[in-house]
Amino acid sequence: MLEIDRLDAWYGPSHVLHGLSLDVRQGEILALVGRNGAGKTTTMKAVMGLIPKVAGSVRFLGQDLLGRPAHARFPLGLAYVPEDRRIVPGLSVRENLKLGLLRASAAIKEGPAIAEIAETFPRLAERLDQTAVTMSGGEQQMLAIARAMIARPKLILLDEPSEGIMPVLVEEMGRLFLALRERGVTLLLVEQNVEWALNLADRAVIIDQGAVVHESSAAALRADTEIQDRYCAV
Ligand SMILES: Nc1ncnc2c1ncn2[C@@H]1O[C@H](COP(=O)(O)OP(=O)(O)OP(=O)(O)O)[C@@H](O)[C@H]1O
Repeated sequence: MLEIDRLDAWYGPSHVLHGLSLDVRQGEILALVGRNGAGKTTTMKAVMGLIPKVAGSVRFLGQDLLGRPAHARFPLGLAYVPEDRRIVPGLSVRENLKLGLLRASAAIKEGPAIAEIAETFPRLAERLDQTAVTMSGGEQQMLAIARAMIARPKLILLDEPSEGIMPVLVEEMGRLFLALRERGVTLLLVEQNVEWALNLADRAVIIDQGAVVHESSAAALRADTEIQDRYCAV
């Protein structure tokens, strides 16, 4: 579904991805793990068109992405939930959700998108008119995920969604991700919480120093504590 082939990326003179190749398959949850600074966020940003200097190939559903500006990638069915969430603090929950509809098709915009998303996220349904800044970090993360989902993407890239969130919400988020997969949505999940991610994921890829060093089923990596210690220990 998403094919990343020999991807290189730079921040100015600093060369941070080195020929990185990985595939995300339709309908799976793929966990992307590795130490701080390994290149996980950069990989997601490169897919979304947020790194100015890249080389290699990234294809989504057979279409070339690197030749398109960032704004032309979302309508292909991609969504991105960045680590800092990008919630607009002064807007209400409803207004933040509407931002997710800006790039949606006319059919979705005119349909009951907010009501539908509220059904999936009861915590948000209770707070639609509350200002986003008054919500907990976990609730804001849920809002960021809901906003990404509202345009019904086929693939969602999630950057450390469990970070700094209380355990009860992390569990709720895990159930949500499995339900999304049931609905046919594909997820690329970058996580520092390796144990949680491997319990949810179908497959796992480890990145180290800007390249893929391990690829297996999530279950195989869960059982391989030596590789986990070598590449994922903080
Ligand atoms: N804006 C930037 N300018 C220069 N270097 C950067 C920038 N952002 C990241 N880097 C560097 O690029 C490398 C990869 O960083 P990246 O954020 O992709 O790693 P990561 O695996 O997502 O780690 P983390 O879990 O810390 O976010 C690191 O060496 C980092 O210092």
